Amino acid sequence: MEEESALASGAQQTSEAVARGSRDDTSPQEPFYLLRNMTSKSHWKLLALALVLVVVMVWYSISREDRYIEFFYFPVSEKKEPCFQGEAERQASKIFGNHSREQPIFLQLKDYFWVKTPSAYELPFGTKGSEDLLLRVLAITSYSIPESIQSLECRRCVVVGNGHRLKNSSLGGVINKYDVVIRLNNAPVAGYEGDVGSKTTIRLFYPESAHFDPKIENNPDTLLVLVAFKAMDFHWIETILSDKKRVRKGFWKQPPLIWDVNPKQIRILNPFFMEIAADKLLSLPIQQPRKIKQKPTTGLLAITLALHLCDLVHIAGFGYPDAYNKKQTIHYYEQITLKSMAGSGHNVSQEAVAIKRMLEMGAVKNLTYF
Ligand SMILES: CC(=O)N[C@H]1[C@H]([C@H](O)[C@H](O)CO)O[C@](OP(=O)(O)OC[C@H]2O[C@@H](n3ccc(N)nc3=O)[C@H](O)[C@@H]2O)(C(=O)O)C[C@@H]1O
Ligand SMILES: CC(=O)N[C@@H]1[C@@H](O)[C@H](O[C@@H]2O[C@H](CO)[C@H](O)[C@H](O)[C@H]2O)[C@@H](CO)O[C@H]1O
Repeated sequence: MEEESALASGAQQTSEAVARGSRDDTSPQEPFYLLRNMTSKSHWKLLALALVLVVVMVWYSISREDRYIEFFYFPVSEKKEPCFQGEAERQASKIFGNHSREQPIFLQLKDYFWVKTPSAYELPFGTKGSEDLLLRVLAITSYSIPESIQSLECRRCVVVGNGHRLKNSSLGGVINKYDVVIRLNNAPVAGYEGDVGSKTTIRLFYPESAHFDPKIENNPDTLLVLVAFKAMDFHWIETILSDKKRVRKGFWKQPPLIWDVNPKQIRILNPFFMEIAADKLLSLPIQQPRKIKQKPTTGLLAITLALHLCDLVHIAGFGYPDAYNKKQTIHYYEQITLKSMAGSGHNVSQEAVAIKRMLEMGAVKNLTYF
């Protein structure tokens, strides 16, 4: 009896299985069940993976867009970074060679007064041929590194580029904590303090980029460092400081005619730094035919200078949009695009490679993204 009922129930199960099998083929008895189940599971896994990948890619590309950067901004720690004396010097020697630190940062009168220090190159890579004009400027300006920098045990410096990446960065507080804040050209601080800070220890400029009010955009003790590209640049600063007759010709943009600054705060950058930035960072030819005038940007020059003046070098606000990005504004303070730089003699993609290299080797650290 028991046997009979067992058989009957077995038969019933089999017939149910057959019936189920005819309705759908996912029966555990179906030979491809396991394989199919696995394939459909891995399908889902693959789909989920692809979805995650797409989300990450979209997130990444949006976060790189300057206009969305504020939504993706992760605040930088306001704690002071540990500073190791001689660290930048060690890094600089790897890039620029062992002896570049022996060069004076600013040009000195004594090197041009009795003896004309010979220079192999003309401006902007040397002083050859511009000595007389230079001498007159050195006679009324200064060359010393301020005691406030000189006396530091370890010099923490930040080079603030003029890039749009600073907009809505809230880096102002972080930037103000460095011992030396280096700014460039007419980059404003007034009205942008939250993003770029308000401290300016050094500002690099040339006549055409001197359109800023030194009293508003600088601190009372800011050093104004002239980067000379041509002999006329020396002439301009002399006329401004000694209130001589201004010259209007010879500039690619009219420089200011009145500039209220104390001559003792003016320094003349040693063109050696322009030479090594061009040669060691960009492999540019130093002696170029008249028509080809390639040169580093003032920002790259400032990083080179910082690696020779400081112990720790951080950068912020560096990086241009991609060449095809014709609408992206390049500055944090005005609406102009890459187009404005056509004819400037800069190769911004080559500079990006040089900056990446310095970031990778740890010579500099970036506070914004690159
Ligand atoms: C029209 C023109 O000649 N523009 C030049 C301007 C212009 O002369 C001044 O702003 C005038 O006040 O100056 C330059 O540069 P500019 O004054 O724009 O910027 C200073 C430095 O910041 C870095 N930067 C800027 C914008 C950006 N999106 N990414 C960056 O990395 C660069 O390192 C840059 O050097 C210059 O001097 O180098 C280079 C620019 O080519
Ligand atoms: C020969 C000459 O004056 N060339 C000018 C360039 O120096 C100048 O580039 C500008 O020259 C500056 C020095 O004066 C800086 O290097 C700046 O980064 C760079 O953009 C461009 C600007 O559009 O105009 C040419 O006529």
